Amino acid sequence: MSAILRFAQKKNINLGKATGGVVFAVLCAYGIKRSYKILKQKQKESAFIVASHADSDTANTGNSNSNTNVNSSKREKKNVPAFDKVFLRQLVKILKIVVPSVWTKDFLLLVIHTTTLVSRTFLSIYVASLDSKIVRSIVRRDAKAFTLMMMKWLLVAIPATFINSLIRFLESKVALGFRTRLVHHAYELYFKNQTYYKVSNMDNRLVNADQCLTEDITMFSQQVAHLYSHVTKPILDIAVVTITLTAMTIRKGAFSWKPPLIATVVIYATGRILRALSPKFGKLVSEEASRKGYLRYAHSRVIANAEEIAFYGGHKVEKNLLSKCYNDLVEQMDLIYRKRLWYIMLEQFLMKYVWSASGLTMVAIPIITADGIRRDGTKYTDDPDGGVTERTKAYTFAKSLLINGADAIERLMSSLKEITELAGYTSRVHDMLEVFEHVANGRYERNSVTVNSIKSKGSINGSLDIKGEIVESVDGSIKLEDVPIITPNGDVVVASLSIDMIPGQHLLITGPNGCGKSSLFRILSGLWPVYRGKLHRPLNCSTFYIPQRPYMSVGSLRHQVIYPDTESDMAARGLTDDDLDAVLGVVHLQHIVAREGGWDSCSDWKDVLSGGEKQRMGMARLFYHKPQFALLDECTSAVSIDVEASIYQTAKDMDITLLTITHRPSLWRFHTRVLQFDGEGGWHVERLDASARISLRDEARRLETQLAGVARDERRLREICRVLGEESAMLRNIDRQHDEDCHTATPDDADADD
Ligand SMILES: Nc1ncnc2c1ncn2[C@@H]1O[C@H](COP(=O)(O)OP(=O)(O)OP(=O)(O)O)[C@@H](O)[C@H]1O
Repeated sequence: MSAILRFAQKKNINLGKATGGVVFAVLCAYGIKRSYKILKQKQKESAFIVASHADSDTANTGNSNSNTNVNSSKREKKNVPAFDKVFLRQLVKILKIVVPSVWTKDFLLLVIHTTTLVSRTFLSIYVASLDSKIVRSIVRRDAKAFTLMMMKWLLVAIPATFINSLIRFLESKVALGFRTRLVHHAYELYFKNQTYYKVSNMDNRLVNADQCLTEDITMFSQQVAHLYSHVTKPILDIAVVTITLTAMTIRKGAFSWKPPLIATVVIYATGRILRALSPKFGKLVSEEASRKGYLRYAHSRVIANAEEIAFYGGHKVEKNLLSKCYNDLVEQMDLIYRKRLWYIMLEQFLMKYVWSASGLTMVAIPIITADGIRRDGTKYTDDPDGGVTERTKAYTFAKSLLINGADAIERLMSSLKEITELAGYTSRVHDMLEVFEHVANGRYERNSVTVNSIKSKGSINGSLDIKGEIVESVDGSIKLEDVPIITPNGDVVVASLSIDMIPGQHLLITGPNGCGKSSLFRILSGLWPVYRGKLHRPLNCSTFYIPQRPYMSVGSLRHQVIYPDTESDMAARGLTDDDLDAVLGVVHLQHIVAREGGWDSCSDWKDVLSGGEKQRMGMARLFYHKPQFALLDECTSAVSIDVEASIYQTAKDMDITLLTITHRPSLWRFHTRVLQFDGEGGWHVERLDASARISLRDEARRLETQLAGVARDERRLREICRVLGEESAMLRNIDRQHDEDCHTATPDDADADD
């Protein structure tokens, strides 16, 4: 501060009654307050833009409407992010993650960044004083002084331009550093306890985590780093410039009310006019974001379903849809551009020209009315040029500072708007981290609990708290004791299931679609919680799940077989590529090594391999990992029956206990027990005698064929009777029987039929 005052004192300028400093201080303080008020009113709109922009992208993930509705209604209830205590608390929490201590690289970067910002401010003051001296030398027609000043000017340009560039460089580095820390922290939580699955399946607070993990974190980091320099620098500029001018004014004991009055009136009037005439940009931009999101969704649908659309020849319908989405977006953007045309004109007129005119008036008044007395008592007006040189120099210096200050105010005003946007991103990033933490610790929130369904199956009363237990089993078996199968929505699929899965006893699981077969696997794998009852399982029980549509990872052919192991895991197991060859041999897939160019070849395996090949690759993983229990979810439905049989036999020979969901009778013989769901919440387990079951099934098929033949014969008989005009006693009996059946049907049955 004293350095600044000393710097100011060096300026031997008499502005007479100049009150530039005071004017400037008032201008800054009032301007900021006024603009803050205007912006505060726009906060809701700005934050809404951020929120709705994020929401608009939701469509890309293809999440269900119900999820989106739940979330948007939740947002309505929640406070709209704004520059308030909640925002500051959330910001501090996140800043502790991005700058965990002063002994980090990021903190050092911040220190260097701040030092650079301070240097830039002092350089601006120096450049302003140099500017005024250049003008003075021109007015005095002093060529020597002018040349010297120009040399100084060019010399100062080197550090000034470097510092400007350095500020941008450091801002980007700080943003990147923040983003990296935040991303690592978020990934840590996201991959803890299968949060990546549970956050979208068990919980619906986050509409789409990918948007938060990518876009929101990036925007938050950039905004924080940007605001740090864009708020720090103008504040420093305003402080230094104000102190410089005020020091001069106070030293001269001069003060006038006129300039602050002009400033007050001008800024107040600007605020009122802009507020009255501003279009509702928040709403307009939010609609634009939503249309943008829908266009992206329409594109991603075409990419995801390209093959199906191509087979159907649906390009005309899809093209029309895309064109419609695009045209809707263009229409909205066009509307915004048109509204902006007039608003920006008005804004520029007021803030550039009216404010400049007022600033120039404020600078000019004291100079024009100055009595021109120097510190040593001499008067400028006694100079040979009548004091013109000194007045020009004073004017130039004050004007330069005023321009710097005005720039700073403008930047601060735009920063205040950006702070409201930052509040939106801060809230989203904070919510994301909080939800990740909750979900990783088994705390889920989901709004759409279907109470009817719970009642209809009648065994769960009250809320869906997780009250079940997972206990260690000592005999290596997996056992369910009164465990219900409840979906994340709260639908009770099976009210209570009790079953033992003993090593060596291969269990076949059957039942109609949606009866809870795969859900049982979800509970066994820990994806869905045990809401009630007990799940016994060995501590280090190894289970391996193979789905119907196997997941192909990014990487080489080797990675496909060993997934989710890495190559170092494979080495640690003592396995080589020859062992992998043997594994592929079991699933009759060795040929693809040569076909695809060796174990190291990389491809988009999802597209390169056929449906059956992908399923066989899925089974190859089973023989690589050799788990205790294999959870097989219709994972060989596209594999030929002979290859499938040899795969199952090999798995049994390797002492892998099979828990198989299948509709294929050819697999019955590989299992010893069957768990049969009836689709109404009921189930039973029994010993599986494959040959007896196959003969029962054959009999059922035979009877079906016979009964179909009877119906056909009856139809034919009716036709013949009609042609002959005769009646048949047999048909009369059938019709009578049918009438009696209809009569004896209870009203309840009729309702049920309806
Ligand atoms: N993530 C989820 N959120 C809400 N409900 C779900 C979820 N996953 C499954 N369900 C519901 O749980 C019920 C049982 O589904 P499950 O996948 O276990 O059926 P399934 O018996 O394996 O059927 P299919 O033979 O068709 O594969 C279904 O009604 C389904 O809609």
